[in-house]
Amino acid sequence: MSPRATAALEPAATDPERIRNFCIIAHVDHGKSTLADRMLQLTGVVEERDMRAQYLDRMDIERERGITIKSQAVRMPWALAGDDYALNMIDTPGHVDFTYEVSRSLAACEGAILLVDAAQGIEAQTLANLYLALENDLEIIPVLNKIDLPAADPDKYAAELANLIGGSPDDVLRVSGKTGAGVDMLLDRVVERIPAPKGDASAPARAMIFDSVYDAYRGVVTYVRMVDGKLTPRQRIQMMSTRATHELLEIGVSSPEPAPTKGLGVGEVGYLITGVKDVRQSKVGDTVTDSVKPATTALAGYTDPKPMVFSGLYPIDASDYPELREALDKLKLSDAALNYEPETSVALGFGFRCGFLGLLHLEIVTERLEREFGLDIITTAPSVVYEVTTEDKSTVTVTNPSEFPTGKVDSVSEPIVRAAILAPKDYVGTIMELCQSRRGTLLGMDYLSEDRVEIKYMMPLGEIVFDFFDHLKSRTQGYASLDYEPAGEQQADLVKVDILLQGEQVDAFSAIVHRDKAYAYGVLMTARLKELIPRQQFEVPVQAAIGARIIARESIRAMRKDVLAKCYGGDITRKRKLLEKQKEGKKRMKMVGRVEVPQEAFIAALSGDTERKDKEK
Ligand SMILES: Nc1nc2c(ncn2[C@@H]2O[C@H](COP(=O)(O)OP(=O)(O)OP(=O)(O)O)[C@@H](O)[C@H]2O)c(=O)[nH]1
Repeated sequence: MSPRATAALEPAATDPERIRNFCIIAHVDHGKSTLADRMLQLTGVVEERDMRAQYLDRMDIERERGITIKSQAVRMPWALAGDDYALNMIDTPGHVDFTYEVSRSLAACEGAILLVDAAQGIEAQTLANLYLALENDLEIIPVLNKIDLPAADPDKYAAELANLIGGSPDDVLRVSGKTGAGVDMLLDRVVERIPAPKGDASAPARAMIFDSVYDAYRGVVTYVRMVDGKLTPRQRIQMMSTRATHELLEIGVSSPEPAPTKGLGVGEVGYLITGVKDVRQSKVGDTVTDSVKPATTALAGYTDPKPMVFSGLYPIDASDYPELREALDKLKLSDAALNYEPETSVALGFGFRCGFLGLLHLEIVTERLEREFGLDIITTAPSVVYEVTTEDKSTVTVTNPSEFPTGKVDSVSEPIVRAAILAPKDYVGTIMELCQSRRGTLLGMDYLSEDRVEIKYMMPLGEIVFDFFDHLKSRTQGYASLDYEPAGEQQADLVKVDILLQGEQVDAFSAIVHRDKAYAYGVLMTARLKELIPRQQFEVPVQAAIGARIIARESIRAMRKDVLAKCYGGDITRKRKLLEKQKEGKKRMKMVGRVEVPQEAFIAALSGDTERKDKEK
């Protein structure tokens, strides 16, 4: 703890001039959480002996994967030139799927620390977050982190940063979140550079909700940024969008453990507890006001995050279906961006079609289902949202390929994104080749420094969601970074490829693909299923089709599986046992028409890689 750490100011009565609200924005792994840890230590809000790495990443999964999913706010005391200040730091996630969380956090701040790894330089999310911060009119403090690393080249990257945001390379602070070097100077700069919050203390209370989190013991904890007026415990508050009123059971600040206070005044960042149980009642972006003396206009809100990627989630053991429903209900309490509705599949039984912000979000949800709820689940291939117009001019929104209209299709439109890829210039050729193979259109290229290039492409989202990032990383030895934002829709020559077993469609394998890639998908899936499905007592054709047209075919040859063949003796009990065992096995079989398919075969076929790996090799 530094001598500069000081006694905390009372949040209900702090002069806004003494408050600084800031966040740290950075590319994934550039060291936000580690820097935040040092700040907690230096300001004395966390005792040395209580310190653990990534203090603010509370979820186990966050700590294990080393990524931040939910943003958190912390109040820290700091003294500069004899004056005491309260610094509210809002930690933000850096991954592209969670951009919407970043933009909420930004709206609660007046300034941002732009943190860049001194051994890596500017990456795609550095840029994306910087643009978001600039859109929100935030004061930017450029900082190079990890200067303790032998590979650090602070002079080079200070110049790169200065070039990007203007100003002199000397203005770029140099710190190490690991050793703590320079962190006190950084806190001073936060006080000096970031403007104090503005608001009207005598106006009716207005607070903006920038996050709400479900806590099993306390119900929903709502994080707010006070703009005008004051909120105090036991006050009746109103949510301006729904007009719902609640009593404030507790109000306080995180420092970083929750600490109840006598209230929150202008410019403060803190939390509210009203005893509601569902995060949807405490909607992010909504304005909290006083129910007796309500404000007339709400603060500008956020747009709801829109699910971009859909996938079917099925329990491997069908009897787990009710547990899966319950688990999703519980996750939804803390993850407002998760969407789901029941669906059934011939191959997989009862499950849910879920909407996610992106692939990482999908992975995190499935991992939480497995880890926190002990469920074994299978996910179907992720799909984006297609708008299909049929010949009679009606439009259908398709999030599941098996819902693709069967009749004549007039046009199909797919979501597209503006993708920005940052990489050393030696990789430009291979990156362009990859983007081209994914139907990308080059928008332009910018040199950020002598050897770092930003390549911009317009690409179909459907081409990015599967394994694009993996391919990008492996083709560039891990040096490329990617960020993308929605850029509307485009019409494309897309078709649905069905997979048929003995003429019966297997819904879980239908896919919407570009016509040029339909054949490759058909060949791959038919070959894969031929390998995985055991022989039956009759020959089974495995076909891929577009509508009624067969584009690929394999066949599984007939074989009579005689389980009794092993029993040469006449031991009837042994025979019976074998027959019993066969019956057990059959329970786990799915019937597609007359064909018996073990559930494992479907699962193995689904978890195989997509057609592209084979094609791109
Ligand atoms: N040598 C060195 N390593 C650091 C420093 N700061 C962070 N690291 C390491 O860099 C890695 C990423 O740090 P994090 O703090 O988890 O990064 P982050 O930006 O919070 O990552 P997300 O939460 O995923 O956005 C970890 O392995 C840290 O130990 C530093 O100053 N020096």
